[in-house]
Amino acid sequence: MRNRPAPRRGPGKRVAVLGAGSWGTTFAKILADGGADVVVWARRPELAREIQEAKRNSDYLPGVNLPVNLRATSRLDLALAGAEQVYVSVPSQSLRDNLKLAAPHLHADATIVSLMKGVEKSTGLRMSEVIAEVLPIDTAKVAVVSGPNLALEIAKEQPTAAVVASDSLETAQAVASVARNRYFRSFVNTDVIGTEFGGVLKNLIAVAIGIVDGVGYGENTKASIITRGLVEMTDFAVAYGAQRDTLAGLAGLGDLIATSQSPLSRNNTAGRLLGRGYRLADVVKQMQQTTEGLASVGPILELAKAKGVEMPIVEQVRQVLAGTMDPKDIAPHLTTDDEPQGERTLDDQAQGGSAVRRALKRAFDQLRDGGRSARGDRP
Ligand SMILES: NC(=O)C1=CN([C@@H]2O[C@H](COP(=O)(O)OP(=O)(O)OC[C@H]3O[C@@H](n4cnc5c(N)ncnc54)[C@H](O)[C@@H]3O)[C@@H](O)[C@H]2O)C=CC1
Ligand SMILES: O=C(CO)COP(=O)(O)O
Repeated sequence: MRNRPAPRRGPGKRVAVLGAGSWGTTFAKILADGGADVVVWARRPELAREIQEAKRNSDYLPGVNLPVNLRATSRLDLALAGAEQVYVSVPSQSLRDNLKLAAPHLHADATIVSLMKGVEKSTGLRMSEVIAEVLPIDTAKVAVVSGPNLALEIAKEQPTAAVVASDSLETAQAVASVARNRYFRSFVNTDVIGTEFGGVLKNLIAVAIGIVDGVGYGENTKASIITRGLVEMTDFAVAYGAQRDTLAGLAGLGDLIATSQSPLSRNNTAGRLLGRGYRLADVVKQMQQTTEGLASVGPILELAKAKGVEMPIVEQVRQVLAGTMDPKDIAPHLTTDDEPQGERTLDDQAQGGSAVRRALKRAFDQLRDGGRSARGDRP
């Protein structure tokens, strides 16, 4: 489908992006290219200066020219002054502290949008839950964005889609209409839990894929882990109240495919290094960017245990990270069940019809619709 120019919508909405790493800067570009009046907050003054003056972020997005209308500052108060929407893209483990710093400067009616894909290690909370815990905010004013969104590809303006979820459809639509331009399309839904957990869980499966890649296994092993991994992701997310369809959409399967296959993925890269025999401490030293999956494994397995959800692939990732499993042994559960088991697929799990069939029908409907409306990632 050909891209359309962004619709004209008058003077741009004033928005802020907190965090000027690869995703924060890329998202700021998405918003600015869509016509919003964007100020990005960088913790380091030299990075803020580079974005503001040279329109570059050479550490995180080498070779990318940023829009001339994108502004940057290292002053949180200036970034947040008058911002109606605040997009947050800091490492998940730093969200709570950063929110406390931001709170006094937030506009009373501001919508807070999480772009992050981790859980808080000490509490197991999703990012939208941390936001609701720290700020005096109605959850109807909180949204999350997720999907197959490798930052550098989008910064190079390769056509991409994402999902914006909020308890309030109106809020999701308001965010989606700003986070949209000629190369980036946002769909909406109201399944915050599924959308958020999709992003967190695919990181763990991407680490597993990286490990088997590093060991030297081929496509069959990787496809087996992607497919079984999606079942684990779905079982987990549904146990916590997600809609099954969400995991078959952009925020689940879509992101899993992108992250599992791309050398741009930090989670996949970390896994590959582990598979080649590096120890976790060395991998962490080598990873210069945020690798959320490494911190999420523990809390996700705790949460899985609390609901009685089995996650054999994620459990094996934990063991490889802990150094108690040889990476080349990571896939035995694919072959060593004593009793043959039926393969439960997403189709089998879906109630009242096929999730995949419904997802395909939606995709065709949207193609027919020509992208006129920002409709849901699921009905
Ligand atoms: N890079 C990507 O392709 C995508 C990343 N995400 C998510 O976005 C979130 C941010 O990731 P990236 O931008 O990729 O990470 P990054 O490592 O590229 O950048 C993180 C930024 O946060 C800053 N930072 C580090 N500690 C901080 C603290 N305590 N307080 C404030 N800032 C701090 C760093 O200096 C850096 O500018 C993660 O949750 C990630 O899962 C989501 C979609 C795509
Ligand atoms: O979330 C991402 C793509 O959707 C980025 O993945 P990584 O954090 O593994 O780089």
